[in-house]
Amino acid sequence: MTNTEKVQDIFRPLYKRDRHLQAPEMCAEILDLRQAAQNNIGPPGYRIRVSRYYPTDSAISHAKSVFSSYIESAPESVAMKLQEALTEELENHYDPVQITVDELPGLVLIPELLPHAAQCAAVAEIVRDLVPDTRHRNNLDIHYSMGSGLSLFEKDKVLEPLAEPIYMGEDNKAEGCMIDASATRSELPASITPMPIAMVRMRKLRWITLGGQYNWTTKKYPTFTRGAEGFPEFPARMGSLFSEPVFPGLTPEAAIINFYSPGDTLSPHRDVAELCMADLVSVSIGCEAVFYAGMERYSGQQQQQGTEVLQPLQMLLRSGDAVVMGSNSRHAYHGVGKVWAKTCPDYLKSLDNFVIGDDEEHELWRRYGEWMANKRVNINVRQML
Ligand SMILES: O=C(O)CCC(=O)C(=O)O
Ligand SMILES: [Fe+2]
Repeated sequence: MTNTEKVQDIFRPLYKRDRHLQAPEMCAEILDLRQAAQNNIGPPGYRIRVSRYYPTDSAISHAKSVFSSYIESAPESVAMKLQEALTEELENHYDPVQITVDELPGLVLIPELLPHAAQCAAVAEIVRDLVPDTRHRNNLDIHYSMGSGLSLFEKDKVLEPLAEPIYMGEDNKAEGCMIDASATRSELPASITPMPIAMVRMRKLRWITLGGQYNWTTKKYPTFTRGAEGFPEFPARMGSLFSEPVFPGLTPEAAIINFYSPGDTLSPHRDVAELCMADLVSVSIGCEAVFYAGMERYSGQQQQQGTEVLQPLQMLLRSGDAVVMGSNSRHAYHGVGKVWAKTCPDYLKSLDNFVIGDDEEHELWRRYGEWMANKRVNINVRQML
């Protein structure tokens, strides 16, 4: 049996179990980060440790000012109320903890890292600025014309197929993609027909790429030359959330923003296309999901490549939670088994509560909230060089 088959065998029962799991709380093997942060207890077979995430008070106040500047540059119609919400949230309490797991060295789980108001602003940045920017590729643009940019909330819009699909390179079946992640992520129909924007918004848009344009077909970056066409600068505003002091030691150069609807999964894989071993950082916004992470047996000194893959740790990720995969777990196998409908927090579902302005703006933010009610958005950031 190859290593890939072994890994597949280990993950498959988890996907199967969770597909029908009504609520994550019903499974004792799924680590609830918020509960664990309180009681220091991991799932059976794992030893967890809980400590403060930010090392100093000055790091916390620096992080608070990063969130505040991030919101300052949110759209004018919401900036003021979001800033008020942020101030209240941070004044009350902001001192996140980190959870580490003895069996998965290098994995750091940080429940509630991203404040609610920053999550709201991030959703807006994604739908208003990042998705429509044609420098950022998405899973549909090899088959559909993006025109002057994908505008998810434009009424009555229809995406037209391209005359010729864009050639994306041979699939080299890179190691680490067991069930082809690119296929499950794009879910394109066999024949390409015009697609109403509502369908794109509700289900079909699965990812966009920022900065270095990771190619899901070849499982490679097209270039490692900064500033080249396939490696534009990382969007500065989003980048501020993924740098010091929130994520020390990371220079954001590439990201995949994944969009999940209930029923979507992400097959187990390893992210190994980057040239450096800097942390991979992942922040989730919206509905709850179960995330699996497993790695080869850790001997205490070195990961033994090609040896036994341990039973993956299974954890519940909620809106605002972050996962850092660094050092020994940087190349761990991981995947998403289930996204639970109706688990999106209220502050995201009612984004229009933050609007000061005319009816049109209210209506637009109401629709963003309605969209989030059934979405999980995962921002997955990497350093390439
Ligand atoms: O959605 C997630 O939590 C993980 C996404 C992921 O692993 C990836 O984009 O490579
Ligand atoms: Fe990944």
